[in-house]
Amino acid sequence: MAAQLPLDDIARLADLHPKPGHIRFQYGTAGFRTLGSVLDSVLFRVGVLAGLRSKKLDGKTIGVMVTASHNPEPDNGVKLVDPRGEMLEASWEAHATSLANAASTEDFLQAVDAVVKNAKIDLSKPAKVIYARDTRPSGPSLVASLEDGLKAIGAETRDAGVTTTPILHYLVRAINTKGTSAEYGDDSEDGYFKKLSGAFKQLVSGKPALPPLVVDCANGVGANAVEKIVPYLGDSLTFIPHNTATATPGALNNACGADYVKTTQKLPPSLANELKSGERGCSFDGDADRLMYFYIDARNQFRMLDGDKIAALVAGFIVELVKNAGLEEKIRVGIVQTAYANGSSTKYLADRLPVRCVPTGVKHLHHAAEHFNIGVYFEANGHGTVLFSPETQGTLASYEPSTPAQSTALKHLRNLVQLINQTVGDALSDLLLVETVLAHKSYSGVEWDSLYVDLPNRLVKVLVADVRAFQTEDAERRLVSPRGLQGKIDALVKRYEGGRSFVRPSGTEDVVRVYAEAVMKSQADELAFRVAGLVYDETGGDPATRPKEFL
Ligand SMILES: CC(=O)N[C@H]1[C@@H](OP(=O)(O)O)O[C@H](CO)[C@@H](O)[C@@H]1O
Ligand SMILES: [Mg+2]
Repeated sequence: MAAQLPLDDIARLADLHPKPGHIRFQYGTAGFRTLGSVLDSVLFRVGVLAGLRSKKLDGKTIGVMVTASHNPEPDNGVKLVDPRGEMLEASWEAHATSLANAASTEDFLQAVDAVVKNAKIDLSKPAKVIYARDTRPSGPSLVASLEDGLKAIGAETRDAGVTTTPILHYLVRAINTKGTSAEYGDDSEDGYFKKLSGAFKQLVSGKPALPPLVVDCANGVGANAVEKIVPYLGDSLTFIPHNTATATPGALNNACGADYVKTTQKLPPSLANELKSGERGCSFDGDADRLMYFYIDARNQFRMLDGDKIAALVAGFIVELVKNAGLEEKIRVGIVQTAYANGSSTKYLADRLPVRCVPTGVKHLHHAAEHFNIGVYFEANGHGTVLFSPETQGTLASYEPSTPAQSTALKHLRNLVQLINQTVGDALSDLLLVETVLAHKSYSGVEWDSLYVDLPNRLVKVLVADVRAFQTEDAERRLVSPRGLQGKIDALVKRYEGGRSFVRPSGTEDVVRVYAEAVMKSQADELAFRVAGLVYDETGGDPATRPKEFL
């Protein structure tokens, strides 16, 4: 007889985690994310779902990360990690949403049954799940709810404790590749730190040490990872960690971290006296999967080096190594960006390499990058990584160089494969990657920054009655609905030198986002506020509450 769902166990435990009445949950770009205080039922149900996902995949280990990344401290969230360490397959997002929204325990049991039937899950298969959380105060109780869900579905579990999102992704891949030819590394934090630091030390060996690096840890879990990797790095790199107060109430992501830097285009106030002219620093976000760099220029001005600048730096270095190794005929390097990439970065990169633009959200970038032999992807906000296709990894492993120069370049490429966390964007791994390139090129922030000059830009949020009325095409660069609006935006954009603007519904907030750039800052701001005003007025915004800055 086919195995059955343990309905009694599920029902008994589900009763302990009732869904709050009026809330509708949505598994979006970043999983479930909202106030931590309303997520109890969601965590329980995600536990059950993670068990089902593992059964569906023959007992491969699934990851569950409890985090709300760069959001304010009272928020929390949860997302699933598939066996190769990548985001949950898109078709299962609907299953997650349906389980989360079942009103009663009975409805929930029915929803579970529907997933089992729909996804043709063999319940006799084992379920294995590894989970972790960031440092948020709501984490422990939400993990307890998750554990109840995992118990209800009878999953075998492993608690990875408090760690970064990218370390959890690493662990998932390491567990699922253990003992195979594709073994990703030892399935422990120690294995992760050894893998990254070992590759880094080889990459920078013989290069003059760079000045110490200021790291803003956003008062989040990245502080732990930075502290732990220090002994592994030895004297190959020195950190000056800041914003490491993971236990101070209200400190997480507060006036610090990668999102603060990107959205305000400012230095976190806590670093005001830490960086002198010419010095560089960087910021992680709250779960350490985003990275922003910056430096203070000769006129004492703050200069930001965002995800686009990281992509340009890293791609240039990799292309050079591929060429020096004599592999340019075999290995094609490509770039993936979103519409938010600065126009100057797109131009700079497209003059040198194939560039693809995809909709916002890491899963889109990741999948597109898989189509290149080496795919470099970064969102402007600093989330990204580099993917080496399995064939390319094979080529690098078996290639026989014919000169000492080729041999050196090949060795560097092999070490990059180890250094880079290919499962997902990883602030720590990306930091070591950037530092590697800076060391090889003897660049400070100034030379790196001068690869191209960013176009001034502005991002504005617009509150509209119905976000769903906004639909886009061409990788979100053009609106198809509301009808007629795109034509009006086009007419506005034409009036600005170097003007570009697009409007899209956010996937993580109930707002519409307007992006604009132009050759002058004042013009970029003006264009953004004109387009925002247009969006507001054309979609029936109340004149009484129209934001003053909209033009
Ligand atoms: C303009 C912007 O930064 N958008 C962010 C934000 O998405 P929205 O769909 O724009 O809300 O959150 C996503 C998840 O973290 C991230 O992938 C994306 O880049
Ligand atoms: Mg994050």
